[in-house]
Amino acid sequence: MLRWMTAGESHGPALVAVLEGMVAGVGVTTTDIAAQLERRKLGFGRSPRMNFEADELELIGGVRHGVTQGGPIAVRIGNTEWPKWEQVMAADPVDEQVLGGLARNEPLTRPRPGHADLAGMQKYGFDEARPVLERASARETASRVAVGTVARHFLRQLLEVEVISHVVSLGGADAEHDVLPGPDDLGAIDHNPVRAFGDAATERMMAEVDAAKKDGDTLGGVVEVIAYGLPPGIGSHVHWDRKLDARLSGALMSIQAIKGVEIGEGFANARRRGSAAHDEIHPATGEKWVSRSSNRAGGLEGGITNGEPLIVRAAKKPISSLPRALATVDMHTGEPAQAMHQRSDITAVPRAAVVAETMVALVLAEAVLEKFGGDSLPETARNVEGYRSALRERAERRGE
Ligand SMILES: Cc1cc2nc3c(=O)[nH]c(=O)nc-3n(C[C@H](O)[C@H](O)[C@H](O)COP(=O)(O)O)c2cc1C
Ligand SMILES: C=C(O[C@@H]1CC(C(=O)O)=C[C@@H](OP(=O)(O)O)[C@H]1O)C(=O)O
Repeated sequence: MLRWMTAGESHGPALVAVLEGMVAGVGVTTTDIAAQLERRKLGFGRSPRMNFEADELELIGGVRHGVTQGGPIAVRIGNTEWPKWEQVMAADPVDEQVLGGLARNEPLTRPRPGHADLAGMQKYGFDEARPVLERASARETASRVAVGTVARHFLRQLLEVEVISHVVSLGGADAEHDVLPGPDDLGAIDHNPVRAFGDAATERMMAEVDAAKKDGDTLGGVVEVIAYGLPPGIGSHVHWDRKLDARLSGALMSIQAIKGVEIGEGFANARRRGSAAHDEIHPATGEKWVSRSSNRAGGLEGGITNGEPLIVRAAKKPISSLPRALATVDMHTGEPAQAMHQRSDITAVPRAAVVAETMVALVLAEAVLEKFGGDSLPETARNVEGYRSALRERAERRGE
């Protein structure tokens, strides 16, 4: 069983994460993790905070000499902004004197429509939204990306699986391309200002971000994650909570502001006839047994990988901290008010793509370990080879 947990507040001293259940023998270093953390911070339209906050990464357990040891892997990501926030976070929210004396610390009683502020205050009995937004904030995704790097390296070293992502829609500007990006295209996608594949839509997407910024508004969009190299047989059809499509959807939905998930061409297929929706099967040899001329299913049938690239999409709603604030109610007075706003991303869609890759990598690593087991990478690799050679042998025996 692979498990992961995170803790820490957005403006607290640090975030922490623990990944438990990873096999021994996976090569991963702080440099590898830091590189993924940097990717998560890039993207046109990002929050000003991304410019000045550094992720102070410490690998504090589970890895020695650049190799996992089989025990829980623990990371700490220090918030470099903590010294500026220490006083704010220490202040008693009911101490009006302290609150009044701190410019940044006016009581957060005007909940933002779309953020967790109001529902969180109601549920936990808070008089202001500070404790809610601190934990709801997508700052938490930095800790997911840190432990997700281990999952990514595990998949690559065991199966040569590569998990990539790109932005397919931003503020209503859609990428138009017939060819899927491959693993070698990731560098170019990372260097694209909006993490799009190909330049056609990039300028239109950037223009949408500029226009939204000018209007004091924010944008959402759609990201696509593709995993290359998965063998058939990961996940299962036998029970609802073993289905890989269900587990991927849940994991993607757990990302802040993700409100829709699509497996393959799920929504387009719903409008097609069966004859135009499914991926016909043709004879072939090898571990996949067959070939396909299309992959509308996104590599998943019956909650199981079928050997085609795994393709999932996640739809992100626009940021709810609008500079031109929306109508709300002041929870202290009950009077109409404008929602609180200090600073925010205009859009975080490019950054959410990296988080979506991370969640896919973690779920895939968990499902791969369920299929193949093992306590060390070499042991898991032997199990993979046994399975793969059985698939190949059965393909060769056909027709005998
Ligand atoms: C990478 C990333 C960055 C985000 N940045 C912001 C932000 O700057 N301001 C904001 O209001 N929401 C931001 N969000 C979204 C909120 O965290 C999210 O809307 C909020 O926690 C409420 O949860 P829900 O949208 O899932 O219902 C971001 C989300 C992601 C994935
Ligand atoms: C800090 C990060 O994202 C934050 C996510 C976030 C939110 O409400 O989700 C709000 C913003 O924080 P602040 O209100 O301090 O400007 C973002 O910057 C990060 O991704 O590292």
